[in-house]
Amino acid sequence: MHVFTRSGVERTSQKFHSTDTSTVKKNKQNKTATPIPSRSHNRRPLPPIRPPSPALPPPQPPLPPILRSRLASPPSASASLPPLAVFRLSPPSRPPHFPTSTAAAPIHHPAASIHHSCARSAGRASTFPSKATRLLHWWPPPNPVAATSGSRPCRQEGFVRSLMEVCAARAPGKIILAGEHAVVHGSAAVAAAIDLYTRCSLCLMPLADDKAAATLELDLKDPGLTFSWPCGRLREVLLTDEAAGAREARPCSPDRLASIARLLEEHEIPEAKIWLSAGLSAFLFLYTSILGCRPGKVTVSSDLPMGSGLGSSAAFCVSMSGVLLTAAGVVTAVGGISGEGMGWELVGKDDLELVNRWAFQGEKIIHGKPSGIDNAVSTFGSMIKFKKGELTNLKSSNPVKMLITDTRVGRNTKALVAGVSERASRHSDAMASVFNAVNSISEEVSSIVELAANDEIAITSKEEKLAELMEMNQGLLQCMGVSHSSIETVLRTTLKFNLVSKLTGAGGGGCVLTLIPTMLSNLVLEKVIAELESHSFRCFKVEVGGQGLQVCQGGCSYFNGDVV
Ligand SMILES: Nc1ncnc2c1ncn2[C@@H]1O[C@H](COP(=O)(O)OP(=O)(O)O)[C@@H](O)[C@H]1O
Ligand SMILES: C[C@@](O)(CCOP(=O)(O)O)CC(=O)O
Repeated sequence: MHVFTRSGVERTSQKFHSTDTSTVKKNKQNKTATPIPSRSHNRRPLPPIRPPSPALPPPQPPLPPILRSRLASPPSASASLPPLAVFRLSPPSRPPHFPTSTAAAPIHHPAASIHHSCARSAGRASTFPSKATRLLHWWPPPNPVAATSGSRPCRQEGFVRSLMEVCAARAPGKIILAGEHAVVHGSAAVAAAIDLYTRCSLCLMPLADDKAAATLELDLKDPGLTFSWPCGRLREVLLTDEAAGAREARPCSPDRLASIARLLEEHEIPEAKIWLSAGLSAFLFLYTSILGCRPGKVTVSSDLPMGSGLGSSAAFCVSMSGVLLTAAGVVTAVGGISGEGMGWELVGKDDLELVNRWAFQGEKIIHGKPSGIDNAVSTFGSMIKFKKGELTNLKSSNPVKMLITDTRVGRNTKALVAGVSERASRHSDAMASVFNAVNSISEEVSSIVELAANDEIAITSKEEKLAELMEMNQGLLQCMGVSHSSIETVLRTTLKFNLVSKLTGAGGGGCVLTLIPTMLSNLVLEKVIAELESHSFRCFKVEVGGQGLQVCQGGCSYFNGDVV
């Protein structure tokens, strides 16, 4: 067992500003729920589940291509062996996947611009020159320090080569086995990284002679939107030019958040995509805090469904912090990942701690009051126990198979977390007991996953204990008011096959985990998946417990589209 030190987790909550409209919108789903059948015959049915209180369900974006390939039953596939989530504590062997670029139609605004694109359609002509053209165009580098720094980015803090510079980072999503929500209130939780990633690439532009023409551009491949801000406008509104030092992660002050909100208001984000504004605020905060208002282009693409409980916001903040800190020269790669051969490199522990602290500041903008577990597991990878900011690395001795079902019901983590806190303030004693019970469950789960089971009987007994704990945790999540009729449908469906499920992440829709016993036949599993999919849910596989943040410093020639 390996223990990391406290990872940049502050427990102060932060007031969110007006650009996140999640609080002004009502959950129109009005889903009603029915009690789930009991596993044991003489157990009383559970009480009906209320739909989660103030969650804003963002429209579900199209399924990322990598997930399409992980679907248990791809649309055209015949009944083949259904893939599962498998806890495997080795780095995933699958090469990174990069979605294709998109076509864009700009909408102009005097100060800022936004381009809408049809995500995942083919073939946008890149606005960036090829590597060869860039070298011709910008060589020799105008800065003498850059000229002597070789082909690698300069490693001096606070200094970024003025040559057009490219680097990239990727960070994984996560599942939570036990303890979501309660972890925000100080209980332990157990989570593991999954091999679905968010990738950020950064192309730093030369500091143009014509400062008026310099822009900061953000290309979000998943929603299919490109945003751009003139650097002059950023300086004017944020009253800053230089980054104030990337080595210390600072919180976003209410004044700065209000300034960022003004910058976003100039964009007229489409109503249907307004849920993006929290991520945009986090981006502007992280970029301008770490690199100042210098011109650049950031491209983000992700395998993760957004707002489904798989930690897309944390993966966004971790990969963003990773790429910005790498460009700032304060985070350095320490070596390649065996077997991958794609240029992704690992990052040392101290650098990871710094990335984690910055990412946590970004998460606070998106979530309001995150526990820090999502950014921690996305940064450090593996399977972890997390309690009050302290992270313990868990070594899973046997593979544990989980089926992930995405209910495709969109929801908003910030609203759900706030709803649980409100319930906790209304019923403080009762909720303290709930959180305490979840803490015991997480502690027990973390011990059980580390137990070595050497024969079928021991494996079955271990899995039964895990299943029982998951079932108890789900019951307590229902007490917190974060289940949903779609989640209850998954529970009912899997229970028919004597399988146990629990929601993962914030709940209110999103994803559900189902424990698949080692001895379960593939035939039964196929039936479970078929029945889940008959409700229009998506079932897919992931590998669990892999690497956290990885970076690529310069020469990211494989990075699709804009950065070659
Ligand atoms: N790839 C991405 N591109 C743009 N924004 C993203 C991306 N991934 C996450 N986000 C931001 O994070 C939000 C989702 O966070 P959240 O509601 O916590 O769900 P999740 O469970 O997926 O973390 C989105 O609304 C968006 O603001
Ligand atoms: C509900 C919570 O425990 C996990 C949220 O996960 P997600 O954003 O739904 O992936 C919140 C937190 O720990 O910050």
